[in-house]
Amino acid sequence: MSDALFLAKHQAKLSLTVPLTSSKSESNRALLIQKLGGNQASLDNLSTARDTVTMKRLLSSDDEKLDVLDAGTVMRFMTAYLAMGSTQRQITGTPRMCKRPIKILAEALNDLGANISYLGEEGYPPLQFEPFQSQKTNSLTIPGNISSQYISALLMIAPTLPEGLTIHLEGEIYSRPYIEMTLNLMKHFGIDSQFEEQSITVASQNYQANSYTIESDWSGASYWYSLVSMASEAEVTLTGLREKSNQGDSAIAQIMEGIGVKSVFTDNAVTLTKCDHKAHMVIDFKSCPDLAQTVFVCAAVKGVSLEMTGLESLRIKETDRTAAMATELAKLGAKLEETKPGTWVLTPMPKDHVITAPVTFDSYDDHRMAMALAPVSMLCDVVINEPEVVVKSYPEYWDHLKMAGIQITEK
Ligand SMILES: O=C(O)C1=C[C@@H](OP(=O)(O)O)[C@@H](O)[C@H](O)C1
Ligand SMILES: C=C(OP(=O)(O)O)C(=O)O
Repeated sequence: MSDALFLAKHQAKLSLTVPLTSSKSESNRALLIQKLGGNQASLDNLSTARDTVTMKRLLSSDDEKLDVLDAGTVMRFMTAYLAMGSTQRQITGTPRMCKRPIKILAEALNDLGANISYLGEEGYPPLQFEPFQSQKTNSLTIPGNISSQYISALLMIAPTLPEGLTIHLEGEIYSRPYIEMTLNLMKHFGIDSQFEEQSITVASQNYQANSYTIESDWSGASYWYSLVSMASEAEVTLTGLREKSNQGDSAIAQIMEGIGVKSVFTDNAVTLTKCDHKAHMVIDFKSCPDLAQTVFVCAAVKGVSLEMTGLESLRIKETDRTAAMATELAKLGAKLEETKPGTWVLTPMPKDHVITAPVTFDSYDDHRMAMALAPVSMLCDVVINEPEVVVKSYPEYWDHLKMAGIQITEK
C-alpha cells in the first residue's frame, strides 16, 4: 500500500451491509485458552487482525526469540504464557511496544515463581524468560487502573497453577469489561471464578473442550457509527454483532444515540440510521478506552461538545492518543484539552470554520487514528498518511469504505 490514501468528499447515501472482521480481543483470549487446554477447543470466526495472526503464530512457535510487533494483548498474554514455560525464551516488539510498560505484570509473574528479566530498560520489553520453578504464592496485589491486559493475562494462566490464584486489585478498575470478557470466556471453557469487589479468585482447574464462535468486532463497528453520523443519508447494517455482547465497546451504540445514530438490533446484526444529536455530552471512557478516538472525531465534526473522564490509559497505547488527537483535531479547528487532572474537554469545530481541503491526517503508527479520522471524508476531501496501520485490527477497512462507495485513491 502507498504512503497515503486520498479519500474524496462523499455526499451520496451510505447504504450497505458490512461483514466486519471479528474481535481481536476475544480471538486472542480464545487462542491462549485453546493452547492452555491442550488444543481441545474448537474456534470459529477468528479475527483477520494482524494481532490475532501474530498471536496464533507465536503460540505455535518454538523459536527462542518472539516478536509481537505492535500487539499489546500478544505482549501481555504471551508474557504470562512464556513465564510458566520450561525453556529459555525472549519476547520483543516494535520500538513503541518497548515503551509500553510491563513491569506490573512481570513482577507479579516473578512473585508467582517466574524468572523474567529486562533486556533493555527496566520495566519494559524486551524480556528474557528462564524456566518457571515452582509456585511461590497464590495471592497477588496489583493496580487495577493501568492496564487490564495484565489482569487478563494472569487470570488465563491462573487455573493451570497448582494452587490457583487470587488477584487483589488496588484502586479503581479500568477497562473492566475486558476483565469480564476474560472470565466469561474462561467460564465457557469450564473455568469457575469469583469476582467480588476488588478480588478475583480462580482455583486450580482444567480447561474443558468446547467450541466458540468469535463475535464481530465492536471497536471496528464504531467507525461505521461515526460514518453514519457524519453522512448526509445512511442505512448501514453490520453483521455478526450481538446486543448483549462480551465486548465493552458495544457501548458505542448507546454513546452514538447522542451523536446522531440509531441502532436497531436483529438476530445477528445491527442496522444504523441517522437521528438527531445532542449539543453536549458527558462521557466516562474508563470501560471503553478504544472508543475514545472515534467519539472525539465524530463529536468534533457534528458540533457536540464533550466533557470526559477515564482517558488516562490512552497515553500508553499505540501512541499517546490524547496528544495525537489534540494535534489532528486542531486541523479541523476543534480543541481537545485536559482542563484539570483527569478531565478532558472537547470543543467541536466552530460552525463557521473554513476548511482548506484536503485535510491531511497523520496516523502515528496507530490503527485507531487512521480509522477514526477517515470518516471526516463525509465532510471534505481527506488524506490519510500511513494507511496500512489498519491491519492491526481491521485489515479490510479501506476495502469496506470502498464498498460503501467512498472514492479512495493511492497518493
Ligand atoms: O484486553 C484487551 O483485549 C484489551 C484491553 C484494553 O487495554 P487496557 O486494558 O490496557 O486498557 C484495550 O485498550 C485493548 O485494545 C484490548
Ligand atoms: C490498545 C489497543 O491494542 P493493544 O493494547 O492490544 O495493542 C487497541 O487495539 O486499540
